[in-house]
Order: sequence, then C-alpha cells, then structure tokens
Amino acid sequence: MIIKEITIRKLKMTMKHPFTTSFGTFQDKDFLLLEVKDELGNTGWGESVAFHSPWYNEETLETNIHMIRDFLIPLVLDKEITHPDEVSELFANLRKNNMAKSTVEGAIWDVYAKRNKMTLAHALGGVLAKIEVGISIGIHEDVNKLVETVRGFVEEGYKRIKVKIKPGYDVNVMRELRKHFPEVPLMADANSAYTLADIEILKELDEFNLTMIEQPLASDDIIDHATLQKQLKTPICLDESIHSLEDTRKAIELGSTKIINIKIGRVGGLTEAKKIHDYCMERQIPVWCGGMLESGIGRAHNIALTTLPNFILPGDTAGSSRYWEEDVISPEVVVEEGYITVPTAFGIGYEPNMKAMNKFTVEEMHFNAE
Ligand SMILES: O=C(O)CCC(=O)c1ccccc1C(=O)O
Ligand SMILES: [Mg+2]
Repeated sequence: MIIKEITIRKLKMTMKHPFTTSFGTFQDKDFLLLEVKDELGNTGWGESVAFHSPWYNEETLETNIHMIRDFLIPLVLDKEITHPDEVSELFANLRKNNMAKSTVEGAIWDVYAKRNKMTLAHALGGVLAKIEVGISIGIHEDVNKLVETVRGFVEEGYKRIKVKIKPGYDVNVMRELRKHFPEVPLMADANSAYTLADIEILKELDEFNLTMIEQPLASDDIIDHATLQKQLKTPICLDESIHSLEDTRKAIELGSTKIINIKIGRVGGLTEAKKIHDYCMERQIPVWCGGMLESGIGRAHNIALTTLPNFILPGDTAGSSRYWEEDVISPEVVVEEGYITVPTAFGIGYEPNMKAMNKFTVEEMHFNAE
C-alpha cells in the first residue's frame, strides 16, 4: 500500500452542552481530521483528539498540525506500507506527540481495512458485534441538576455512569448520587485534581461502592498512586498517566492501578492500544475505552477498538447526539439500551458526511506524493 495524498482539515464544532472537568470547561471544539488516499483510490480517516489548549496533556491542535505536516507526513507519504503496525515503527524516533502520531496511524488503519475489505474491528482482532457503553458527565455546580442529568442517562440505558469530581465536589456528590441510584454502576474521574494530602477524603469515597476512581493524582505520579491504592478499597484506574505499554507495565507492577483506561490518541495509536490491551488481558487487568469528546470519526475508531475481548468494562463512547446537533459521519453513532451495534461496512464502518464536514471545516491543507 502506498499513501499518495493526505488532507488535514481543521474543524470547529460546538457541543450541545458545555462539559466541565476539574481542569476547565469545553464547549467549542476545534480539532483536526486527516484523510489519506492510497494508490488505488481508497480513503481512510483519522481524528486528532488534541484539544485547543494543553489542559489534558501537553499537545494542542496547533502542535499536532506542526508535527503532522513537518515530521509525520514525510515519513508515510509515497512510502510502501504493508501493515499499519509499521507506522508506529516509522514514528519511533520522534519523541512523544502521541495524539499527532495517532491521527495519521488511525487513517492508515482505516484505509488498510478498506482495501482489504474488512471492518476495522476485524482488522484489529475484535470479536464483539455490539459493545456496552457508559457515559461521562461533567461537573454541575447544582447537585440536584446533576441528579436529574444522571437520571436521564440511566433511563436511556447507559450501562455505567461516570461523574467528574474535584476537591469540594466529591464525597457530598457521590453520596447524593448513591442515595438516588443505589444499584447503578457509578465511578468518579478526578482528572488529577488531588494529592496524597487529600487521602482522607479519597478514603471516604470507599463508602459508595464505586466501580473505580479514575486518575485521582498527578498525571506523572504513578508512585503516589501506588501508595494511595494500598489504602483504598475502590480500584484506581489510570487515564492521564498511561502513554504506552511501558507505562502500563510499570503502573501494574507498582500496584498503582487495577484498571486501565485506554485512549487511542494518548497512547500514540491503535497498534500501541492493542498491545496494552493484550498485556492487560494476560494479567486479568480489565480495560475500557476512554473518550475525548470526539466527532464521529474518532468515535468510530473507539468503537472498533472496544470490540477486543478484554474491553470488559463499559467505555465513555456515548452516542453522537450526546455531543452534537449534527455529527460528521453517516449514519451517526446510536446507543440503544446501552449498546452500540458495531458497523459492518469496511474500515471504520461509517461514511464521512461531507456536507456536514464542509460546513464545520475552517481550513484544509493538502499534501501529494511527488
Ligand atoms: O465523553 C467523552 O468523550 C469523555 C469525556 C471525558 O471524561 C473527558 C473529556 C475531556 C478530557 C478528558 C476526559 C477524561 O476522560 O478524563
Ligand atoms: Mg479521565
């Protein structure tokens, strides 16, 4: 397979509802889509999950454009690539910038699956025809409103409810939710808002039988997470701390985590995501697929990955309508009774909706072989 053309699109979409985490509020979403075309005219799509600002990690939409344009495209354009696993090897000499790498690698996985007439799920070794999904709910300063929001999603059938917490908005919130929803699988995501000095508060969360607590401490601190896990009954799940299979191995060996949130962009692509999945499966560490408020393209990649057998826990991949008035794929991602039916069309399984995509595109950059 030879990639002959690459297009980077910068898009601006607006979420239906603002989404608040311990580090900031999202409403406008500026992001990149990348399209590759092979020598036979097949196309593949990838999405950059880097945000406009370096809140979640150090990457941004603009650093991704720089990396993709100046370093990654020259390594793949007009080169013979037999299998998408080779892409991460081509990128291996470039440090970090995982979300940029994943954007290009994801598009190459999609075109590879299409030209070989298989679904992306199948190309990855996926086994499930439908996947169980949960939902991530942002901070609502008014806890009564949060309870009503949660109720709506429980009634829609989502299999697990995750809520964001931060200091001062934690034990009280979880107590209220448990009171209203005694049976619902519940979890909390702190996005690194605590330190070990808060250990007494974090221990109080044990009372609520949470499925897990996600990334309570700093993104670069697997040592303190290990100390904390020893004192908590609730399993810790790492998100921001995990950038690779190596990080996964170290965190598991140290006892810093009992569950891994795999985000394709954070770990540099589907090949690395699959390695982490396989490593965790051998050790009976459950994994689930995190979300980055993606458009339909990134969402489709998450769905394909989630068909692998160790995605035991419901992920954050909700339906398109939870985020967008209009998504950029056709059909949109639909959740029924807490399940997404995995598409059977080749590649990512959803068609780009070019009319919607063009409406949201603010800039296009084209790169051709020769
Ligand atoms: O619905 C989604 O896509 C996941 C939402 C979410 O939790 C999130 C959104 C933005 C940045 C980080 C996170 C996170 O998982 O920590
Ligand atoms: Mg998280």
